[in-house]
Amino acid sequence: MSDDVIVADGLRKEFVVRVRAGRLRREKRRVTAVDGIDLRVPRGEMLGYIGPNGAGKSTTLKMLTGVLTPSAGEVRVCGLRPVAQRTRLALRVGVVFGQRSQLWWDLPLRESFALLRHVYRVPAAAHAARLRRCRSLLDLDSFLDTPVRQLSLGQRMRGELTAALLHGPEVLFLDEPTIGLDVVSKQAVRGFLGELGRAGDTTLVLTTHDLADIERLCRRLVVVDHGRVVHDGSIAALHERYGSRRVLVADLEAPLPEPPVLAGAPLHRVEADGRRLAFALESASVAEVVSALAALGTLRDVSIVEPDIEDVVARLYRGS
Ligand SMILES: Nc1ncnc2c1ncn2[C@@H]1O[C@H](COP(=O)(O)OP(=O)(O)OP(=O)(O)O)[C@@H](O)[C@H]1O
Repeated sequence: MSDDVIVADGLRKEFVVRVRAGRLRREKRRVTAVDGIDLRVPRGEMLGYIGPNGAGKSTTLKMLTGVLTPSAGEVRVCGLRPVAQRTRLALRVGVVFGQRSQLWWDLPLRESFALLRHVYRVPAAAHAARLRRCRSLLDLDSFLDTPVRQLSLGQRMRGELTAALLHGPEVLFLDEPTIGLDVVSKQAVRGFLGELGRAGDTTLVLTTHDLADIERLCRRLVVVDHGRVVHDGSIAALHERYGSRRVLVADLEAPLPEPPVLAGAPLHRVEADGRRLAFALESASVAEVVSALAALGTLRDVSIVEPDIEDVVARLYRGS
């Protein structure tokens, strides 16, 4: 039996919207939000699901969690049909959607957690152990007794993550978990998710516009645009596909009389009045470039810049 916890075949979602067509007339128009997505996610994988605004990410997550009925296609999560078996599915997945909260607005966080234990019928010992772990990893203690409505966005998000995990879900769906968070909360959330990933028993599907989240957490990246998958693979594979190169930046004591031509490392940028040269590392190695430069002038410093994921993803969005 396959151990894919998420299986989607030909998943589609169309919305019918009414748009103005003249002063009084309104016309029906079909919007295809998800246009035939195939996806298989093995147990324990951390998957980044990204795409530009309106690409269909949230709609996909809503179909995977049983909030929306697909217009066509097949979907199974933990072997269940999300819409038809939504209650059973809720016991096996955790969901954090930026705009919606699982917490009780007027209650202290601690009491929301206690209520959730009853909602999900979690044995007391298991609940206590999970809560203890979240309290320490997400640093909850200083605001555990604060009513949710008084929490900062970052504190609330840490509370939401805990709420989504207290029943021990196999799959966690996160829609923009770090959006709008300050640096400290962002680090806390990323650190926590990284820890979850290393433990290896929770499958994670993460949508985000912050590519640093993906770089830190996800080995696999699915990029969607106009409701279709335009890339499915590692970040390294994406760089490979778009020919991203590492760049060697060399600081020289004095500018060279003319721009050097190095085999396998085209000159990429010239800065600081010619004292700083950047070369794209195509087929040449770092050692080859350094020794070629050392023969031409006096080197003060050399650094290597890794390819930028923002850059390559922007190219991918433009291309698709
Ligand atoms: N309930 C709805 N009714 C009509 N159209 C909708 C509805 N929900 C989404 N859409 C449309 O479907 C498309 C995909 O929307 P979706 O929210 O899934 O995109 P997204 O990738 O999550 O975008 P973002 O990054 O902006 O959150 C958009 O064109 C959107 O306007």
